[in-house]
Parts: sequence; structure tokens; C-alpha cells
Amino acid sequence: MSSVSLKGVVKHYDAKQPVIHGVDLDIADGEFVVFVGPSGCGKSTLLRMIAGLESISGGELRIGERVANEVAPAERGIAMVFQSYALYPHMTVYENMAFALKLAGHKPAEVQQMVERAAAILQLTPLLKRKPKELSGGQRQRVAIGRAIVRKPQVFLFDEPLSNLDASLRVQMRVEISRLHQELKTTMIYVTHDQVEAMTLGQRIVVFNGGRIEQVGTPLELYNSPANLFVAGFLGSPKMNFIPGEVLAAAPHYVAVQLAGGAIVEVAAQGCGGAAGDAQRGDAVTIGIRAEHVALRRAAVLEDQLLPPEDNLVDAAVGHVENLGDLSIVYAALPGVADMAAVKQPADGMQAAPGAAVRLHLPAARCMLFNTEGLAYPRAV
Ligand SMILES: Nc1ncnc2c1ncn2[C@@H]1O[C@H](COP(=O)(O)OP(=O)(O)OP(=O)(O)O)[C@@H](O)[C@H]1O
Repeated sequence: MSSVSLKGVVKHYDAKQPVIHGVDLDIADGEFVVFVGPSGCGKSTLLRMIAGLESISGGELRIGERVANEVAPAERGIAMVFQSYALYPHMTVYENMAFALKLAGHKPAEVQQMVERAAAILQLTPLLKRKPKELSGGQRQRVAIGRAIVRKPQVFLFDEPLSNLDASLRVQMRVEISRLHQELKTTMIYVTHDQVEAMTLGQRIVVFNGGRIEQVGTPLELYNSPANLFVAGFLGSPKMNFIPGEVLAAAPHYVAVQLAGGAIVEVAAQGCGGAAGDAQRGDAVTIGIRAEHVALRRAAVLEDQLLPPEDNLVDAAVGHVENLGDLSIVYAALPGVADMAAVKQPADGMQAAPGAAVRLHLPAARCMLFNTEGLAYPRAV
């Protein structure tokens, strides 16, 4: 097992703009870290630089205690699993897994013992005599993982290993990869563009955008306290609701924001200090709130005057509804706001048909606030 440390790591292809802009990251021995980000953000390039398949243009890569920038791929103690399995078609499962061990000069009895152990971990024992074409996609990916395990690497690198599998197999393989990490306790770095894989697999997630790290943290830190609009919008489905507004008043523990349609929403954010600076009256801001935190209320009626008033209610018109069985997602238009707001509504909760007038409750403690640069104001709760 080994730690992996990146200091100011840069990558240029040709003399063009860098595709990796000075990445600093420390991955602990035995940790499972997921690199996630949109297509082209540089996550595969960085993984390939750690593997030694791409040169490092600047900065320092350490694997364990050793600077590894110039170390040959085979000497780095790393095994990589690719999206495209890359199995030898003319060899059996056993031969595929034994190949690198034979090349490394292990004796036949040792090779047999190492392959059998890996096959048992991955439940491949009954398939050892088959050729890749006689296996399902999930089984082929298990062989590819088995081929990596037999070499007992210090670090495992996975490059979108589940992208070619159908949805139910992906869920099953996710569970198997988690189990594998618990069993082997080897450092693992896993690249994906799928935020569900990132949330479910990673002990820590690194969110990349345009060759830079946007934020590093545990899945729940990133989900509950995104540092900026990019991370807030990238994790979670449906995407977090973003509602533009203007600061009407800022107190130490809340900020009152007026939306384009006139409604006033109080947000439990620290009105001053923090990365986003001070919220000032007149500032343009964005409220962020997740669909599961918005509650649907019926449109205002006369009798409401007899009830205690509720804060942070905004008039809305239902656009369309997606019924998912256990819950429905109601999309509703707020006056003066371009994007519809999504509301996750339990199947036994209030239902609303397209065209219905409703109100949305945006609880102050659940609203996040972002400044014009997209940086989050610290939360007050
Ligand atoms: N061999 C290459 N030569 C020149 N540019 C490259 C090369 N490989 C990748 N790039 C560029 O580097 C950037 C990062 O690519 P990379 O494949 O690392 O992104 P990614 O985040 O893994 O995307 P995806 O999820 O689509 O694989 C992209 O702009 C890509 O076009």
C-alpha cells in the first residue's frame, strides 16, 4: 500500500494551454478517492500521469516516499483497470490473469496460487477455463480487475471501469468494488463522470473542472456544503435549484433576498466574512436549494389569514410532473425566474397537476447563498 501526493502538477499537450493547471492533492495510504468532473476536465489525463502513461510537464508526483515523475510505469507499483477491459481474446481467464505474473518470473506453482486467490475474491473460480468472448460484460470487467489484483499493487487506478455496463450491472459492480477495497485496503483512485458512482464509492471525492480542483471532501461534505455553484450543481439529481435575487438586508446570521418576482426569502447564511466576502444590500446573489428541501404548499386562500404565517413562501405555477413511483418530481415556475424549480414530493404527499397554482416553501436553514463569482457564503446553521 502507498500514499500518492501531487504538488503543483501541470500537464501541457504540445505548447498549448495546460490541461492540468497545478494540482495539489494528498491521497492517504489505503484511501479510496474518486476523481469526478465533466467530460474534458482532465481527470483521465491526471490518472494516466499517475500511472506513467502520460509525462508530467511540471510539479512533483510522489508514490509512497519516492518521487515518481521519471519512474517507468512498470516500476511504480500501480495497476490500472480501463473502461475497455483490454483482455487478451485468445487466452482463457486463467491465462489472462497469469500472464503478467509469468512475465515477472514467478514460478508456475506461485502463479497458480496467486491466480486462484484473486479468482476466489472475485468469484471467478468457475470461469477460469473460459475465453473472454464466453463471458458477460460484468464478468469481463471482473477478470480485468482480477488481472490487476494478482500483481498486489501499491495503488489501484480505475478509469471509468463501469461505463460499458448496463445500469443494474453497474450497481452490482459498484458494490463489488467497495467490498474489494474493504478486503484489500489498497489505495484506490477511481475516475468517473457519474456523480452517483462518486457519491457511493469515494471516501473522498475530488471535483475537477477545466483542469483545476474545485473542491475536495467526503461525499456528504460536498453535498451539504459545496464551496461554489459548480460543485453544488454537479452533485445531486435533480440538479440543485438556483434562484437569482438581490440582497435586501444582511444581518450576522441571515440574509434577506428579494427574488425577481418580488418575494422575499430569508437565508440562514453568515452575512459577512468567509470566502464569498460580505453580503451587502443591493448585491446580486443566487439562492441554492435542493429539490428534497423544497416543500409544496397549496396556493394562498382566504382562510390562511387564520393560521400562523409561514416564512419563505413563494408563489409558483406547476409546469410538469415526473412520477417515479416512490416520489414525484414537480417542476414549477417562479415569477421572473428562467429555470423551473424542482421539488421532490413523496408519493403520499400533496400532488399537483401541470398548470396548478401552488406555493413553494424554501426553509431558511436549507437555502445556500452564492455571490456573483459563484462562491458560497458560509452557512449560519
Ligand atoms: N493526447 C492528447 N493530445 C492533446 N490533447 C489531449 C490529449 N488527450 C487529452 N487531451 C485534452 O486534454 C483535456 C483533458 O482530457 P481528459 O481525457 O483528461 O478529460 P476527461 O475529464 O477524462 O474527459 P472524459 O470524461 O471525456 O474522458 C481535453 O481537453 C482533451 O481534449
